[in-house]
Amino acid sequence: MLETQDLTIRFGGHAAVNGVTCAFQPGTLTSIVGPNGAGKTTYFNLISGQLPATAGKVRLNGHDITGYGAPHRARLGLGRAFQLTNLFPNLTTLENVRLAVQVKSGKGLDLFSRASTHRELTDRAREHLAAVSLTDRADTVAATLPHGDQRKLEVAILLALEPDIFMFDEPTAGMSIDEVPTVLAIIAAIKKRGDKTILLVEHKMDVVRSLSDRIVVLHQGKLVADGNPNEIINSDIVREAYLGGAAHA
Ligand SMILES: Nc1ncnc2c1ncn2[C@@H]1O[C@H](COP(=O)(O)OP(=O)(O)OP(=O)(O)O)[C@@H](O)[C@H]1O
Repeated sequence: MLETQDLTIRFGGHAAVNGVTCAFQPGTLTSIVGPNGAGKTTYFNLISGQLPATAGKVRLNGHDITGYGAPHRARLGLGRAFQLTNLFPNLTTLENVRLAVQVKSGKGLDLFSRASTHRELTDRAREHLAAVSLTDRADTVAATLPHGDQRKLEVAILLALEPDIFMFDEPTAGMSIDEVPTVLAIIAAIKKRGDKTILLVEHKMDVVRSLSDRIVVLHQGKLVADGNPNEIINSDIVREAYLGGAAHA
């Protein structure tokens, strides 16, 4: 189980995340919503280790991981989809996913590894590409992919890493309307497995409504509501004060 306790970060005098205590159970999808600047991405950064907490704790399966850097947390099973600019933009789509498969398999980059092992890794990478409908783009250099395809590649890489906790920060942002269902279907499929913890930051309330078991609302860095989707989306205080018109989408 992933937990944050009184998690806080201050930039100068401003608390972007302010005393957030929350636990996320395996087998559940929790959406984190709130207006622009509420602290959602910063909360993600504190959980994944991109930012150091000013105060409070992050715990994973009872262990305090607050002092751990992002790579250490990733090795413990925290998985976050990263923008491709942080990965290997000059490699092809397939090569990027194959590297992730290789990292997960622990086989490293051994030049003398057997050809059959190499083939296995490539086959697995191709399966992940097929899952996100990117088979046709396997040989395209990642940096030259259209934006929507880059987002799908990020998801394929995350799938290849097989984390226990999946963190998606606006996974459909910038996608054309016909691309969105592919990514939503993948998230739904991960959820269906029943053993993964999924955290989703998403502005599209129809997406949030359809996928979430639970919604947490942040406002000015604080957790202001936490409950099942119907309760939260229909609550007046959340609709009017925190989600505005977006709640009607
Ligand atoms: N590195 C930083 N330095 C200073 N202030 C920061 C930094 N990162 C975030 N902030 C501030 O923290 C607050 C929360 O930002 P954050 O990006 O987490 O909000 P958000 O809820 O993800 O917003 P959006 O929905 O627009 O993505 C904002 O006021 C932002 O300006």
